[in-house]
Amino acid sequence: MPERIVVKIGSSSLTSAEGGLNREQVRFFAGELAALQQSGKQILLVTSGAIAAGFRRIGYAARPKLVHEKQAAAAVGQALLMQAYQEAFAAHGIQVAQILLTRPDFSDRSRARNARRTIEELLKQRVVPVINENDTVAVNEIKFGDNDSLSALAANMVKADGLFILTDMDGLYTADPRKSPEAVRIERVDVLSDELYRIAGGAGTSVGTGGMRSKIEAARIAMQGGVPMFVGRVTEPGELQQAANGAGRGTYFTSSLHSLSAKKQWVGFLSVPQGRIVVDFGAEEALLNKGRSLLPAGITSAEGDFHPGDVVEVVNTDGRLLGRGVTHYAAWQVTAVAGLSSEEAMRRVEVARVEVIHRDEWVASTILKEVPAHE
Ligand SMILES: Nc1ncnc2c1ncn2[C@@H]1O[C@H](COP(=O)(O)OP(=O)(O)O)[C@@H](O)[C@H]1O
Ligand SMILES: N[C@@H](CCC(=O)OP(=O)(O)O)C(=O)O
Repeated sequence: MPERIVVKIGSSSLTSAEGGLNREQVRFFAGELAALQQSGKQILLVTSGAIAAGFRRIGYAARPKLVHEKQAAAAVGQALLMQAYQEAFAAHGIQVAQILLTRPDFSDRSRARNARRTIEELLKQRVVPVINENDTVAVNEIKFGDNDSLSALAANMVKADGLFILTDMDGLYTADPRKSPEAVRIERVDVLSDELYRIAGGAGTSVGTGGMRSKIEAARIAMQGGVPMFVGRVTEPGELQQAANGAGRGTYFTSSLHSLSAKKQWVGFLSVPQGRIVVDFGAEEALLNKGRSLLPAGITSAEGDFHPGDVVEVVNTDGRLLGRGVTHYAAWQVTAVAGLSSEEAMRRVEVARVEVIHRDEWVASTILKEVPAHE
């Protein structure tokens, strides 16, 4: 099997604050990716830059702030972006394909399977899939908001061997170097500590969106999927190859040894919870510290209208999120058995198994850890 690499290029590397694509940069990155492909690797590109490329063309003076204006700018800019990539890759004899995705394309299993099959076929034909968020339909909760998470989800979906996030900064520093010149680069990250979340700041320029914080969030997704990640800067010919060989200008995030199963990845990161189950302290202990399944006895109440097979959030009586899991009971069944012994519960409702959430289909909130809101 050839090595499979996902490369994400941020707006800050492709465009300027005044708007418009930097075609020289597009040509440079196409050259770097072509070299990787020629060395025998399979390449997927996740690119930002549609909004930044398009906003001037439709008469906005600066990058728009309103969602519908961003969407309009992206619709114009995406065509420009693809045209630029098509030309730039054609110079190396490489065909590109446009793939626009939103979060439901990962959370809905059949859509995800279709996307994966299309991508597999493209790679087989040595076409480079060029992925961006489908900005026209991505609003509010379905919006990725930044392409860093999108690239990590895509890398997990295709079981990539590495994710390379290219940006305007040569890695993660101990503080945002734009504000703290004394900051030093962190060469390697094995564990995503709270400290890392604290030091990673927002976007550095008016065209970038997520900053390092969204790159840490991407690292969390990639590491849990077992995909090692690099964040850094590539400006010289051959530098991407160097980064792929482990000697790039940036920060390497190793993949966790105990990566989550495909099922748990779906539960933890891709699914959309349909309701909540409130549990008592005993159940909290059982789920978080003893690796047990959730039984009816520990349940206090259910919220929402969920069905067997749906993913639900589990919270304690103070409302703290404990994790997510696949429920084997409908909401009304959970309500009917809350607080009962397993024997009594099985007498009251007809369910396939006594566990309300089985431990193999449970992901604790320590893994789900929310990233603080963007600045
Ligand atoms: N701890 C940090 N280390 C490095 N860069 C940081 C840090 N905190 C915030 N940043 C900012 O993150 C920016 C890169 O993210 P962003 O602007 O979103 O770029 P992109 O468009 O490539 O996604 C850098 O320009 C930098 O100013
Ligand atoms: N889909 C948007 C993505 C914007 C975005 O995430 O930008 P970045 O922080 O540069 O990766 C676009 O193409 O403009």
